[in-house]
Parts: sequence; C-alpha cells; structure tokens
Amino acid sequence: MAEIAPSILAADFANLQRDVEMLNASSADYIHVDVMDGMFVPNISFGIPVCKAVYKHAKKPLDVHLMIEQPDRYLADFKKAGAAGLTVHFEACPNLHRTIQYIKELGAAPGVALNPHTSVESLFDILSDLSLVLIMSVNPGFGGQEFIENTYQKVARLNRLREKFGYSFKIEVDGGVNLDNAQLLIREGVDILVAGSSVFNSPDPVQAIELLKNS
Ligand SMILES: O=C(CO)[C@H](O)[C@H](O)COP(=O)(O)O
Ligand SMILES: [Co+2]
Repeated sequence: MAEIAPSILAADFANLQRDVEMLNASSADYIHVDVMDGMFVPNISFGIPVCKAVYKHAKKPLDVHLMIEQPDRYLADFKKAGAAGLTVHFEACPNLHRTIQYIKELGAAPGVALNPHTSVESLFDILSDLSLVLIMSVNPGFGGQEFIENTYQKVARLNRLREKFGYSFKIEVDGGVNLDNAQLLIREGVDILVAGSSVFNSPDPVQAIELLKNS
C-alpha cells in the first residue's frame, strides 16, 4: 500500500486550518508543503510563516518540497518551522553532498527532487545518503498540470538501482498524480504519492485520499 502526501498547494489558503484538520482526519501519511521562490520556478507559493502555521495544526509529518535557489540559506528555518523531511532540488544544489549532510545535521530526513529532464543516474553517488528521492512528474512550479508519461520508466530505473544496491530511500512521485496513474506508479516501485488537485478538487477529499491509498 502506498503512502499519500496531499499537497496543501491546492488547499484553500483562506481556510488552511480547516484543510489541515481534514488531512489530520484522513488516511494521509504526510502533508506535502510546496515552497516556491519565483526564481528556481516561475511561481511564488509561500514560505516559512505558512509552514509554521500548518505545523501548528498538523498531526501528520510535514514533507517540505523546496523549489528554491540556494536552499541551504533556509534549511534551518524550515526545520524550525516543523519540517520532518527537507527535499531540495538536484538542479538547485551545486554542492549537493554538503547540503544533504547539513539536512542530516539539522535532524531532518534528507530528500532530493529531480526535474523531468534530470536522469535518476545523476544521483548515483549520493543515493546511500538519502531518505527520499522525489521524481517530478510535471515541470515544477504549478499544481494542476498533466502527468508526464516518461515518469514510469524513471521510477522503474530508480527502483532497480535501489534493489541492486540495497538502498533504503523511499521513492516519491509529484505532479498530476490521480487514480488513472497511481496503480502503475506503485507497481513500478513508488512508495509515496503526492497529490494536490486530485485530492482538493474532489467533492470528497478524504475519500479521494483513501482511494489513492488503496490503488
Ligand atoms: O511540487 C508541485 C508543483 O511543482 C506540487 O506538489 C504538485 O504539482 C502537486 O499538485 P498536483 O497534484 O495538482 O499536480
Ligand atoms: Co511538490
């Protein structure tokens, strides 16, 4: 059974407490927090104060996805704001090994996200240090985009590497995830499904989470 990380990017920001409480009452395993800086991605979402506000009401661990340039500048702040996992982008980290060690020192679970054009093999020499690899199945920056089909074979390749070398990181897929692609993603080796629109645009988000979980 997959774990589900609903993305609050698709929540009603004017009713964030209500939506976090809905997630608390659901079978979601994490709350996915999408931070965008308008530089690494062409959109601005929210930052540390909103993460802190979500944490205040959350009963699930915060899975913080940092779509920002030079993320090292803010890692300690996001940890203090409640992040259980800190995921940085491969494309934003020229000194990725140092960044990952820093996340570990802060006491958070280190993750690395890959844009659609970045191959899973780029992470070969750091895989043993990671708790999570996030494969973007859309170009980062916006919710509600169409799932990129090439994701299946990327997940399968990463899963083969994990099995071959006995690594323990989890595989997460983020972007355009819904009931049409969840089952195949899980079959290829995904552990955590991030879902924004397919959960929050559903008439019954709690049931939408449950259905994804049982895919
Ligand atoms: O990281 C993200 C976008 O960059 C979001 O987590 C992702 O898009 C989730 O939203 P949706 O399920 O609507 O695609
Ligand atoms: Co995300």
